[in-house]
Amino acid sequence: MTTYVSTRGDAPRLGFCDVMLTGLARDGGLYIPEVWPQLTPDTITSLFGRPYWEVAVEVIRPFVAGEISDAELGRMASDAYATFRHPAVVPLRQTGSSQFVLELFHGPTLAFKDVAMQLLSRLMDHVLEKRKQRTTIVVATSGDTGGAAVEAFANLNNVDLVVLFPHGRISDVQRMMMTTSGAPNVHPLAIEGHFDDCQAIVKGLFNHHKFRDQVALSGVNSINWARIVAQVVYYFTSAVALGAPNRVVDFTVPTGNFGDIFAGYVAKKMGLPVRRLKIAANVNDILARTLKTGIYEVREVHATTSPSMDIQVSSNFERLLFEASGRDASLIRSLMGSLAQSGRFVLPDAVLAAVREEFDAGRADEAETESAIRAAWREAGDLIDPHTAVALAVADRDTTDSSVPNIVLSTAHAAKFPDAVEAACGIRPELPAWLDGLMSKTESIKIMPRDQVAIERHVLAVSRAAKQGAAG
Ligand SMILES: Cc1ncc(COP(=O)(O)O)c(C=O)c1O
Ligand SMILES: N[C@@H](CCOP(=O)(O)O)C(=O)O
Repeated sequence: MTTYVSTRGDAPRLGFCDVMLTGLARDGGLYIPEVWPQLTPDTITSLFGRPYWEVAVEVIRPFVAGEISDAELGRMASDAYATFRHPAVVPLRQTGSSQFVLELFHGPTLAFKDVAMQLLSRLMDHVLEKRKQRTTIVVATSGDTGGAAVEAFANLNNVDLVVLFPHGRISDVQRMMMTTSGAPNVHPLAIEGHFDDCQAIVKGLFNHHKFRDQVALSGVNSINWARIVAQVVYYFTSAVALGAPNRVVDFTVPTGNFGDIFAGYVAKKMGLPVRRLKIAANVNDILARTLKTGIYEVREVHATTSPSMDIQVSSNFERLLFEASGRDASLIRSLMGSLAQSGRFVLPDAVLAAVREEFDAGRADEAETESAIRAAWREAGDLIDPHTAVALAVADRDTTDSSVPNIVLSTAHAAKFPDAVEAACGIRPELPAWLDGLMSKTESIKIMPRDQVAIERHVLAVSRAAKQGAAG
């Protein structure tokens, strides 16, 4: 059995299904596999040309380690990716002599989060149903995770979903996707704060053990290992399409909470020949600063046109530090203690060197982001979203070596951010036809302070009402 350990070294070892339902480890850390599963070059070669869901089964199977049968995993993956509007699920387009764009936004909520969330909801529902359990999910979002979670978990019998998003700091389309489902088990809360406040509250809820047990708390942020693992799949499909395992590739990833790019690191650990993983940040550039100086220091969050990356405390960086430190849980406890106390920590030299061995980092400011949107439209007739634009701006700056293909992850559809796209290139992207009517639906929304106690009370009330409803 593949077992999972916490980055803070003081939580029970768990198997896949328990890790998926547990969310944050009980010691405040993040779960990670004890050993990295390997895919042989022959297995990687065999992924070429296969349907996306089949590749998903091959990549995810070793992490599940028999806890869910291949047949069940295959059925869930096939159903999950049937919700995507592109036959390739995540098509790869060539945009330059050695540049490729991986379109991850053809799912129901037009962002890469659908890739993992559509599968995760099926996996969680399957396990909850088998165990005859119900759970309360509290998710923090800077705009996209929340919408994907609402779409994936709405109306499921065994789940209540509470979504915390930063009030007034997301796009209208993102908000409407979270507030108009009408599903009785979905509870969107607009928090008077920014994403980091929402994420801190979610982690605070997990760290309040009595509360987490009372409501059977689960998480579907990238805290949840199953989210990361489902995101590993497209690193394989895209690299294999370009010749892996016989050809090495780079990836440039628009980065906020570090989940997506960490999935690329996992793919590399599993045997995919990845040369560099390039972090692309907006002006909330804590990771770019950390790679440059070795000092991880939280600063004020700036609102940008790429709001989903308006993040300072980059949750999954903890997983990377665990790896880069040779899995030194006591070092991680000390760094995270320092972060909680003073908003900063200094990376030991060896850890910084290990991070730099795999990752590069760059940032694009608002003018560069706008200019990348304009250039994509004028030069190629492509409407790109601001998050993708951040990644392209960073990728285009690095022209040192064009011998290795660079795959730039395109994480959202332009129509999720129509104001920013129109301001940059004069064209207002239209929502796809299947979302006609979204913007005129009735919203249900509650505004709340960034107060963990108040949120706990609210979640408890949600959970009690749901239990009573289920019993009656
Ligand atoms: C559109 C978009 N791009 C990029 C990111 C950054 O991804 P990650 O938080 O996994 O680094 C996000 C948020 O997660 C997003 O919603
Ligand atoms: N950008 C995300 C932030 C949460 O990230 P997650 O990967 O941890 O869920 C969002 O759009 O909500």
